[in-house]
Amino acid sequence: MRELLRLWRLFRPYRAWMLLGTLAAVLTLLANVTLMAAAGWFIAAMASAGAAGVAMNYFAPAALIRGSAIIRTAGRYGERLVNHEATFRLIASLRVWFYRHLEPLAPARLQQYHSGDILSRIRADIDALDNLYVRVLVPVVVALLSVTLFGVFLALHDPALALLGLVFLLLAGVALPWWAEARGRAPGQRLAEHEGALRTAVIDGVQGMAELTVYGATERQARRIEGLSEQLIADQARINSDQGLTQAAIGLCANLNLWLLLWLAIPLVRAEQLPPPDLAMLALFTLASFEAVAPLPHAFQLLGRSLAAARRLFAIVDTVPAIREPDGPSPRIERFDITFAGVGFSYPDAERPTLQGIDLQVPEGRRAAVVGATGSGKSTLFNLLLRFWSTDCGSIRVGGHDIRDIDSETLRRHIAVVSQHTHLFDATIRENLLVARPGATPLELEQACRVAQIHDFIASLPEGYDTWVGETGVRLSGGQGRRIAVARALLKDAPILLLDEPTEGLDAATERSLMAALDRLMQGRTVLLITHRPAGLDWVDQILVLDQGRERARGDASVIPEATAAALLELAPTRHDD
Ligand SMILES: Nc1ncnc2c1ncn2[C@@H]1O[C@H](COP(=O)(O)OP(=O)(O)OP(=O)(O)O)[C@@H](O)[C@H]1O
Repeated sequence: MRELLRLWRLFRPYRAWMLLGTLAAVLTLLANVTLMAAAGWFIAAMASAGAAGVAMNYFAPAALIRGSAIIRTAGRYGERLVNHEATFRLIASLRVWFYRHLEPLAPARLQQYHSGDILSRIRADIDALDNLYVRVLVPVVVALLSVTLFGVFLALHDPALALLGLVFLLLAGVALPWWAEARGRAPGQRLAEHEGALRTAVIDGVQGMAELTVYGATERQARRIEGLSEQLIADQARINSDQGLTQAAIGLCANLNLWLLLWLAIPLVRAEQLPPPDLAMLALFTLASFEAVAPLPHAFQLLGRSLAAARRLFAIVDTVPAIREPDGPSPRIERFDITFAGVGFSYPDAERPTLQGIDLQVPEGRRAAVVGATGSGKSTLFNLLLRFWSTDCGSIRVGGHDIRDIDSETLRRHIAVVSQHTHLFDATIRENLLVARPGATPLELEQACRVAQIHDFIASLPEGYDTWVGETGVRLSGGQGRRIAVARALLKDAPILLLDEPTEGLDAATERSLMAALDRLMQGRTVLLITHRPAGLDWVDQILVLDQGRERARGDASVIPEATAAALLELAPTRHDD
């Protein structure tokens, strides 16, 4: 119920559309029932007038029939138009709403979710919420309004007939949906879970196809996907068979109601308490009125699924971000020196602190390197500086301001990153570059790419800057991707530059030429370089050596020359015993 209220609040901007769509649906249904009832009455009245050889006015009923037919057609068209418009607007705004809540959670709070799971929530769960409007709320409101009107109409003819109609409508509109919902709840929940698991398995399988092929594991992955598909199909089949059963049961209710109505009404006709044409009218009216409750079993089934989807979405939306944005306005950053003072941090569930008592000062425009063995906490320092995570103790200052007082968007505007894992979007080279500066001119892109030493390569491609790079940039080599990252950083032109093992995995020649490009990029910026290789250490002013999250040694490039740093790195895995 809480979820329903929260959703209702989210639907607020679309309530006028919803009201209009619901009114159109009620009008269509009433026009259809009127059409059936009037047609029944008209045919019977014409037949009895013909048999009795008397004249009758057929203009009024014919006009009513034609009018109802027109309203029914126009109403159905209008209802679809309005409800689809409302649905698309609703889905679009729900996706934006969800994405807005997702963004501050990245990356810290999202690491517990698989990307397939998040995708599933953005797509299937939000679609399930749109079901809530078109297939749950509208049919329920339409049924409530029309069943009340039908009851009043029948009562005007005969209270017993009204009672009979209401009993069967309630049976078909409440008892059957309730039964269908209770039966469909467990398979419905499993269906949503299996859909998420299947999507995750398929994404994993496609992304890891090369590894699966190399290790001969494709068959196993295919069997896993097949198993999940079979479970999905089994639950879907059960839900579908229940839907078939309930629709058949509604048909049975309508026909039983019709038989009992005839059983009650024929004596009334015989006793001349009910005109004969009214009997035909009531019979067809009764059959048609069940159209109001026919969508309800499905609506009740979808209600459970929509609420489960809402719960899953709210679980993410309600997650508290790992960092808290400052309450007041951000201070202006006018200097770009960086200070880490007594920084300590642990990832959730980490067995030991990831960083402990880290001190580091990088004056504006100077360069520092953080070196250390794998897992010693180097990238974590960047994650903290970028405010992806928040320090547990100590502080990080930029330009003298504690970064906790700077809102993260402002802070990140001043920082450019080149890392070993540059994400390239499934778009053109140009679009991938424009991520860093959306307003950049073609000349600015070219200049950045020249400095990054990638322009000649791009120019040699048939489509140049409009070449599609493929998903995650598969159509570029590691070195080319890294150069695009350098070009992006140049375009961003931020005063602080973070380099996270930018030459990792490249051959010596590519490493040398990339380092030359990086040297141009580093000019005049405050630079923090992470590496566990000697390359680039001679370009920095100071080196901090980390060992299992603690400072192992420090000094400037002259105090810790390349050879010493390399030797320290070999020592790095040893434990601190203090
Ligand atoms: N997002 C995370 N959640 C939990 N633990 C993490 C996370 N990122 C890193 N760790 C752990 O924190 C420790 C430090 O990781 P970090 O990535 O900072 O090391 P690193 O020195 O940069 O290593 P590498 O040179 O391999 O990149 C490691 O033990 C790692 O397993």
